[in-house]
Amino acid sequence: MIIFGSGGLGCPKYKGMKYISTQDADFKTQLAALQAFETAQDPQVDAAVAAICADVQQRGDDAVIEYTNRFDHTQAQSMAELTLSQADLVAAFARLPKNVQTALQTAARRIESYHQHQKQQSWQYEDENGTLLGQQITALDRVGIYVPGGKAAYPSSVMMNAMPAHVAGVAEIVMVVPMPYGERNDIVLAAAYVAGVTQVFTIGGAQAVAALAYGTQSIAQVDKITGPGNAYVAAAKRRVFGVVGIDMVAGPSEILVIADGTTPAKWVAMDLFSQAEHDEIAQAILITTNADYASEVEAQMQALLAQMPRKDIIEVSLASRGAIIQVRNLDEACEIANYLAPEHLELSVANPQNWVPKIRHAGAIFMGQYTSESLGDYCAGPNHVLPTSRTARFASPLGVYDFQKRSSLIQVSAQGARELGQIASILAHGEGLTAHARAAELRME
Ligand SMILES: NC(=O)c1ccc[n+]([C@@H]2O[C@H](COP(=O)([O-])OP(=O)(O)OC[C@H]3O[C@@H](n4cnc5c(N)ncnc54)[C@H](O)[C@@H]3O)[C@@H](O)[C@H]2O)c1
Ligand SMILES: N[C@H](CO)Cc1c[nH]c[nH+]1
Ligand SMILES: [Zn+2]
Repeated sequence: MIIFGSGGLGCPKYKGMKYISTQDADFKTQLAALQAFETAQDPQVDAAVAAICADVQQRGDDAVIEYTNRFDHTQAQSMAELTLSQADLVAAFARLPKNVQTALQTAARRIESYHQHQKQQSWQYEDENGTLLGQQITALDRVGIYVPGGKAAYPSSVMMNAMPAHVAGVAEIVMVVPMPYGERNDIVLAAAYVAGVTQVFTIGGAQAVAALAYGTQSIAQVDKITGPGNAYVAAAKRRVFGVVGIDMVAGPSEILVIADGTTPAKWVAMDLFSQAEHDEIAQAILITTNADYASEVEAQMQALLAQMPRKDIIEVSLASRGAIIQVRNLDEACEIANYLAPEHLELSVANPQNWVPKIRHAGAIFMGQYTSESLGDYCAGPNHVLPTSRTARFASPLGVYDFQKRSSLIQVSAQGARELGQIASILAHGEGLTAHARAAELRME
């Protein structure tokens, strides 16, 4: 329900949609408050997840089946009912209309060719004493990809997780995806076929993450788990890290649009909706230099909301976590973007290339008025699994490098053994580690 109020921009506003300005005395406090959300590292979620993980570790399949029936409203009696074959994936693809098949294949091709650029290569060099040094790149053997499925189905997330693994050369890609009420989603399964997924289990939440991490009677343990999910999935990934690798702990979707008023307001309004519609706790923020434009965007949001099938989710998201930030100039906008380190940043401005060098922290940067974030979600090519909740300060998009490892290579020559031996011997004696020193000295004789 939209409630009109008198906002800082002098236009009708959704109740609760925050309007803040860099000229407000408490601007920094208000900005920091935008980051808080209730389910982030919620101790109750953590406790529930701890119990589920321990139970799956102990009882394996039986626990997975019980939690799946409880949380996904299924009536499975065995893991076989929650396991799909390659034939199921092929059949799902075959059932799709031709235009959907082509869209999946075209998106997969674009995602694959983008990710080919990320492949790390092994390298070696010889130093001045003839010692060979280098780094060998290998792919992970077996990975688990989590595809969310609670509130919506995400074929695009199947491809964004599986394609980089495939490009890296991972031999086994195991997908888990909850299918509430046992309803199989053909596009999700077809995407798994197109992206070369090896095995699919229709399970989700903490029980799926635990099953991949610890292994069960039916699911072999994986080496790493990637992919986004809700608070239960995030807490489970945090918990199993160390037993297996993880890509990141993803929070709810976010979009930050910096607009100078040159992009049609309706386009920006829909871009804000596009992330708000993911989740009630998703976050959409508009930063603008232009107060009249902000009013236009809000007017568009009010006009468009009623037509949106997910309007209830959008409305809660905008009211609870959305904001419009008025800035004095685009430099100020970039500073705020760097502080917020958003998952998605749209530079919806006249000359985006001029502003990109000022952005240090963002998962993905969408430049110019034609680049809606949603194109990046599906088919532009870059990955849509991105750091959220300000983690773009230190983290990067999911990529081929997440599915590759590095091993150092060292082959010391006889001359190298003499030269390096001396240094190592001195340092090893300094540490009181005599065997280390002797191992080096023996090769100097
Ligand atoms: N970052 C990305 O690339 C990306 C892509 C797609 C979706 N997302 C985000 O992923 C999230 C998906 O969440 P979702 O809920 O739709 O699907 P999900 O698959 O992450 O979660 C569904 C599972 O949560 C578990 N669960 C639900 N309630 C529970 C409870 N009370 N106790 C224990 N377990 C419970 C169930 O096991 C269920 O199978 C959204 O926040 C969405 O914005 C992110
Ligand atoms: N925007 C999401 C990541 O935050 C990814 C996605 C999948 N489908 C649509 N969107
Ligand atoms: Zn999206």
